[in-house]
Amino acid sequence: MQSNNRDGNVVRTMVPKENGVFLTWEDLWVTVTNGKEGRKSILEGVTGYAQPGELLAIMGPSGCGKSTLLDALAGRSGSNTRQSGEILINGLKQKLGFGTSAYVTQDDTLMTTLTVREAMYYSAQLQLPDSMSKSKKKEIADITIKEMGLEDAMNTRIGGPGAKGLSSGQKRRVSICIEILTRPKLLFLDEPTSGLDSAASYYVMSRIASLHKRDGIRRTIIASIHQPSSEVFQIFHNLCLLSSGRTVYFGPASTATEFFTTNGFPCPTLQNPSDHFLKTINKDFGKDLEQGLDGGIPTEEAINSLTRSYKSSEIYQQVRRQVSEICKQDWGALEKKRNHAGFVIQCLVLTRRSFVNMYRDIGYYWLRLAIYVALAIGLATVFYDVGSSYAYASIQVRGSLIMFITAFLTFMTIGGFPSFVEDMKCFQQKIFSFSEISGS
Ligand SMILES: Nc1ncnc2c1ncn2[C@@H]1O[C@H](COP(=O)(O)OP(=O)(O)OP(=O)(O)O)[C@@H](O)[C@H]1O
Repeated sequence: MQSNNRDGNVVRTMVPKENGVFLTWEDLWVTVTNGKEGRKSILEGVTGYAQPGELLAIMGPSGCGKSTLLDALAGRSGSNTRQSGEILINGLKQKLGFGTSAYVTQDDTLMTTLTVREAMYYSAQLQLPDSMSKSKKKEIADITIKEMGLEDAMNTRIGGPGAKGLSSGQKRRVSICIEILTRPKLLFLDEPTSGLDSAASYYVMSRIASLHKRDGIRRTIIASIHQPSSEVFQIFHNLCLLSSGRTVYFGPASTATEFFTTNGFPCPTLQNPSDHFLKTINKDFGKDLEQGLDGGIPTEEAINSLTRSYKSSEIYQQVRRQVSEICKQDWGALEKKRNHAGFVIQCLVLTRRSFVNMYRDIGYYWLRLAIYVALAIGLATVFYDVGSSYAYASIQVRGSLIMFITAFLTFMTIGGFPSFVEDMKCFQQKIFSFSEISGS
């Protein structure tokens, strides 16, 4: 199997059959319904691959289709999207079982009342098999927390609106920790460094890229990323540069600068290459950029020229060869579905987690309890001494009391909806982790 070393040279590496997931996509189109205008293309025939032991970065201006590409590859596309093209896992249309892949979404869906340690322990109990001892699960959770540099924040509550807790960068890291608990072989990360400062971004990305040193798994990592520092950029093996859903460049990250230089867009000395790439292909900011940067050619023209050059380049041919070579190989059967906690354990853990959440949420639990107590006192005062006879008036008053309590309790349940909506977000995020992704 061929891969690119840090100097961009093609080298042959032997990948053990049972260790690794190759993902290839060929001529992938994604369209969405766009109101009266019909359908709008978000991805226009992109081709590429991701292989074990390598980190593929998907970069491009905001709205260019990075998340859409990640979603399509991970089998998470929305119901209003349609896709065509071929996505294969190890050269086949097949399913990846639970625990083999993980997806870290752009938005952190975490329970705000839990501490980092608790969030990790609950996730470990849900995601790791029942056959594993509790202490082992805790050990894995602790190691993962340390790997992401969250040791000092272990006992800090995650926090949310109105309850300050972790910083947004720390929350990102907790989300990553939760997803890598099962040691997946295929890892999708949607903007893992958003909200992180440049040093934290570097540490997080380098830790993600070097996870295999700790667990020996040659992991396939695909990350969409906005604006990496030059140090973070060095960590990438391959780069997929998109603009308006078209591929501007796909190939070794180390030769992207050369590609831009050859096509008339040299990276200025001392400038971060990723800044240069994004500046060259960003056409979001109207007329100023339409005139081109520094009086150069208009951005639209620059993008068209780069996409044309890429399609006719040797790099593109190399990518196509690599994709067909991966598809031709016999990679053997993929690992079967890994075990996670059984139904009963899941119910118990989720119930406990929900109780902790309610107990710590003043609005959800304590405030409602206070209202119920106040109401009980109020009702007791109003309906005091309704009489103990079987008189019509006495029965009627009891009926009114029962009606009032039933109606009031029914309306009070509406107070639980905000919490239910939060739980639904966690549920939708988790449903992917517990489902299988398939090359389609
Ligand atoms: N399900 C959808 N329905 C309608 N439009 C969509 C849908 N999904 C994506 N889009 C549109 O497709 C374009 C690309 O979206 P996408 O989220 O992939 O961009 P992105 O590169 O990840 O952006 P950012 O970096 O800002 O997150 C955007 O214009 C977005 O509005």
